[in-house]
Amino acid sequence: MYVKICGLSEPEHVATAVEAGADAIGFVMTKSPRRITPERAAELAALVPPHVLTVGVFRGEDPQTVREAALASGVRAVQLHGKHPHGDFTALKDLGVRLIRAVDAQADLRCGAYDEDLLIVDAPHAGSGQPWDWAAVRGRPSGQWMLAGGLAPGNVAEAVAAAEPWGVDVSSGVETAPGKKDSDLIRAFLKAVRDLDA
Ligand SMILES: O=C(O)c1ccccc1NCC(=O)[C@H](O)[C@H](O)COP(=O)(O)O
Repeated sequence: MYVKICGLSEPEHVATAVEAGADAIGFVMTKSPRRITPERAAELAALVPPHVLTVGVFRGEDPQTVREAALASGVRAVQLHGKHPHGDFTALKDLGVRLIRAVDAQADLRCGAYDEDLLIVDAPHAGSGQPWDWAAVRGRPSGQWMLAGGLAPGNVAEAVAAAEPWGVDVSSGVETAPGKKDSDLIRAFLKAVRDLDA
């Protein structure tokens, strides 16, 4: 199962996520307790080997702002939350940056509906750490989509059984306080998912 660890801001946690087998790592570059600058994201992205996808997370910024931050940080994908004009990110995709769209369960959940490379179905308030009715989306997106919102080492098995996603995305569930990642929790989350894979 594909695993993304989101909201990293310290080299120690980037190294832990990579060593523990994360497939993707997210850097939040929008209003958030996890916000980092594109320059900081570039420093952290430089620690990530090529087989791990680096993702810049944005909410509501205009395409030009997202493009500048993506290019300055060197992330290989952008994850867009909120209202971004549909179709205006073609220029970024043309530069080889992959497009991830994050929506809630009320949205159109058909994979490809947003011209995205990857769909994330998240809680209504992204990054809040609040579990939601994961089972409500079971069977709705088809293809490669990720489940997010309130996942943690202790409930990811339940969430996967409920929603049957292709991948999972976590941030708050591997923190001890908003924005404070914990290496033991990152390892525990990845172990819980890899145990499901086995
Ligand atoms: O992390 C944030 O504060 C944030 C702010 C604005 C847009 C997105 C944000 N985070 C996205 C993510 O970290 C993940 O995609 C996901 O929402 C994590 O959810 P959770 O594990 O419940 O924190």
